[in-house]
Amino acid sequence: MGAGKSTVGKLLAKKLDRRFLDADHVIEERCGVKIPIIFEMEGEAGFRKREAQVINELTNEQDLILATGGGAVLFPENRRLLSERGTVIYLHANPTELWHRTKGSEGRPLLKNGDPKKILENLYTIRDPLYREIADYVIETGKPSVNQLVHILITQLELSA
Ligand SMILES: Nc1ncnc2c1ncn2[C@@H]1O[C@H](COP(=O)(O)OP(=O)(O)OP(=O)(O)O)[C@@H](O)[C@H]1O
Ligand SMILES: O=C(O)C1=C[C@@H](O)[C@@H](O)[C@H](O)C1
Ligand SMILES: [Mg+2]
Repeated sequence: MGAGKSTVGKLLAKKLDRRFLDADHVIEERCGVKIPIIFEMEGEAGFRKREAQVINELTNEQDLILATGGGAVLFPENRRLLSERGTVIYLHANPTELWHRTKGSEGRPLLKNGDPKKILENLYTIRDPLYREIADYVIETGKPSVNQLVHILITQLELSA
């Protein structure tokens, strides 16, 4: 959460002239409300069901750059679909960086119930191995700017094309 999937994904798609979708935004559009409201009304479980449906649909699309929500890797079926149907890029950041990047943001309900830094550390411990399990590329995002990351990604993707 907060590693830069939405920001870097959108810019990467622009540079590569590809279609870009953000799973969180697709869910919000379909529901007509923002993610915190979905969490309030349906809980995390309800949100995850919607997320799994969107991942299933969008991983069928060709030539799409998809930014997932931060927790999409939690479901084994999501991991299977992302891994089998796509090229998976894990934008890695350590919990302190994630904390800086998510500080003050309103749209992340999981950070509301306690100390955000501790929550991010716990999420990181659970999720880092799951991202690594399916990643075709692990990209370190601590130092590079968003624009530099786009350049790094294009170079990596070209090298392995
Ligand atoms: N490499 C970077 N260096 C500095 N700031 C960054 C970097 N990447 C992203 N950011 C900033 O961090 C914040 C979070 O980024 P973003 O919303 O793209 O994360 P995300 O991975 O999509 O999060 P989520 O999992 O919640 O959807 C944004 O303000 C963005 O500008
Ligand atoms: O890391 C997470 O579990 C989440 C990240 C966001 O992208 C949203 O999908 C939602 O706030 C949950
Ligand atoms: Mg995002």
